[in-house]
Amino acid sequence: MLTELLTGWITHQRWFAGKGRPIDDLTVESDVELAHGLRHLIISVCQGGARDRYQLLLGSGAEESARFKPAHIGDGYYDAAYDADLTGVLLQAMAAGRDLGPLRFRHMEGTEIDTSLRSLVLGAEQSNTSLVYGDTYICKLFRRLIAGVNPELEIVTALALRSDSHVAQPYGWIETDLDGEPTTLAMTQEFLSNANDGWALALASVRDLYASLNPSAAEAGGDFSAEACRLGMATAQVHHELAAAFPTEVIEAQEVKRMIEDHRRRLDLAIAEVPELGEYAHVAEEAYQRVTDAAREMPVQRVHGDYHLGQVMRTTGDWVILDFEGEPGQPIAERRALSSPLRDVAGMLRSFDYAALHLLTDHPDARNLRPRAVEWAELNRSSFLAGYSAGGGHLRPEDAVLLRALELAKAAYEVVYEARNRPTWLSIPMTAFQTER
Ligand SMILES: Nc1ncnc2c1ncn2[C@@H]1O[C@H](COP(=O)(O)OP(=O)(O)O)[C@@H](O)[C@H]1O
Ligand SMILES: O=P(O)(O)O[C@H]1O[C@H](CO)[C@@H](O[C@H]2O[C@H](CO)[C@@H](O)[C@H](O)[C@H]2O)[C@H](O)[C@H]1O
Repeated sequence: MLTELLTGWITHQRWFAGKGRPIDDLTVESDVELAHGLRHLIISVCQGGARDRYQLLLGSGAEESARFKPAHIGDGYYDAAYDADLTGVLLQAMAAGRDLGPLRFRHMEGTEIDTSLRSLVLGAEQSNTSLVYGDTYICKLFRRLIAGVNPELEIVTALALRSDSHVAQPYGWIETDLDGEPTTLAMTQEFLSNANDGWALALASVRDLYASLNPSAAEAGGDFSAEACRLGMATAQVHHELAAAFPTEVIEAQEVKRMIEDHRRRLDLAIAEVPELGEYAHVAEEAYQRVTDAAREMPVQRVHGDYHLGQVMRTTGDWVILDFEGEPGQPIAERRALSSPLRDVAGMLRSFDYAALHLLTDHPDARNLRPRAVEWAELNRSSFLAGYSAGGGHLRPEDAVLLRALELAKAAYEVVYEARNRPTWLSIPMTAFQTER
């Protein structure tokens, strides 16, 4: 039976958020035929009283299923995101503005979509699945569905309308109604075919640095600081545009204290899930307390919400920022809530630590390389901050306390993320609690 096959299959998918917990029930909530041999499913998964929804393009046919082995679900069914003979239907339906059952396919006013292009699934490790059409479009299928308009669509559309050069041009989207709310299922954007992602560039720089430590190396490599500075400037400019496109507020000190209480609650939840974090709870607690003690008014606005080096791409012109959907899995209202832009700054600072440390997790010479890795992180963190200020970002000396607290809050989130998805990386965010700053 299809639901049984899906129950076995889904637990192995990178984007499945309920790993490690048994599935009590899986039902198909919506089943729409998009083309011959291609169905769009919304499945509902119950685990311990909580229900999550996911979407799937379901292909069928014994021959095709055999052809798409990695996407094999069983019994002639397969994940048709991998079948370029079928995925053209998505572009065609968006271009035509079609309604197929409860699914609405739409394109941005004034844009033309080339429907002749064939797709490939992007190989990156992701929370979602992205189809790249030719070298022109990328269509991101949001896997775990949360009722509401995805902030990614909302923000990219608003910034593109303001001609912000730091976002990729949006082309179209797919939506349906979930719990009575229009809900984004997918979004198609310009594919930046000549760009490199920030994570890859940063890692290349760290690798160069390690190579240059070898006495036979010809030159000292590893300088990423000019790029980190430019990224800081681009970040400040995007924050400026977000503040112009969406409402902003200044919250009272009392509200700042409530925000810190919320971080305390999240820290407790993180410790419940990853008990070894408990040993360092006092480090976060002290940082949180310092914010509470010095609480003052704080400007808030729409932000990126899950900002890191994997979310930025360097084109020949400048940095472009991707994936404004916030932390995957949080309710939409929370992801749309106004926050301090320093949350994004803190996210990127964490990412420099990640880039510096990740190659050391299984490096035979880790002990000797660690001090240089730390230097690399410090240099790029300060260059990013300098660029952020130079680009007009608001960063005052007294913000250091808030920034430190937000970094540790992000690190607590990462501890849970790594424990669930990449346990061998767990030591990276744990290091944040062991580093004096
Ligand atoms: N518009 C784009 N052009 C080129 N590559 C992209 C684009 N959008 C995403 N990517 C690539 O896909 C990766 C993951 O994209 P992202 O939007 O962050 O998805 P997820 O939410 O699943 O992490 C990025 O790191 C980048 O390499
Ligand atoms: O899938 P998303 O990109 O929306 O974000 C999730 O996955 C990220 C990892 O892919 C995770 O980011 C963490 O690892 C990155 C390196 O892979 C590092 O650059 C980030 O600083 C670190 O937070 C992100 O937290 C998670 O939400």
